[in-house]
Amino acid sequence: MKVSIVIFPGSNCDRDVKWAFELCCNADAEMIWHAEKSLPSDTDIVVLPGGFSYGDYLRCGAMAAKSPIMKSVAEFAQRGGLVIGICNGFHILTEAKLLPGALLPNASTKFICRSCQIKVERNDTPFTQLYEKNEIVNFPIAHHDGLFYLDDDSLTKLEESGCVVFRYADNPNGSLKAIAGITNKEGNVLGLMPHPERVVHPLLGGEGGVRFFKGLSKWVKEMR
Ligand SMILES: NC(=O)CC[C@H](N)C(=O)O
Repeated sequence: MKVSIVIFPGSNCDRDVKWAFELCCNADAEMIWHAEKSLPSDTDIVVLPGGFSYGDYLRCGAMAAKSPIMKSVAEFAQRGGLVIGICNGFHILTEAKLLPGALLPNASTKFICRSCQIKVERNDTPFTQLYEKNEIVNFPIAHHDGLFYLDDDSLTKLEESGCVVFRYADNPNGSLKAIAGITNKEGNVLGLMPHPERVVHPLLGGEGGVRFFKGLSKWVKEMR
């Protein structure tokens, strides 16, 4: 399985994601600089990792969304390729309009960095197939701008079309409907604020994220 991990100026979870994919599913994970114009042709999954792209200036992810590589990422997504945006990657996906909504400053206006209970609302996705439906997993969060926001009508449509995949058990940031992760309508683009790559080994304090990566590997194998 080939994973292309895009590095933007200010990304800081890129190596964690690479390590998680290598550890959990022996994937071939390649770093791609944001200024590149194309993705490796054998890419199975694109990851936009967490961090502080462009120092979070303007809005989190706003400048990264205009990077040269993002045109190829959008085309890859249009062809049905799997795209995952974690935390700052989720910001970038909303700014690039590959996912609906926006992520506003946390209700507390504080940066929150801690473990968090997350409910897996759907397990019929490429990202969650090894979890039980409604299972509670512990994924850490580490963000300042994590309040998921969408206007009322679009939020109703998002819920009705089953695009909410992860929900906070305790809603630490005031997200509407406690939404922690969503997909696009087609189900191949995922954005989530929690960090599964930070819980893939007991030394990291948990292994709740292992099935996220293993599930993706299984999905890709079965699709070939
Ligand atoms: N861990 C992250 O990706 C953080 C995202 C962003 N810099 C924020 O603070 O909200």
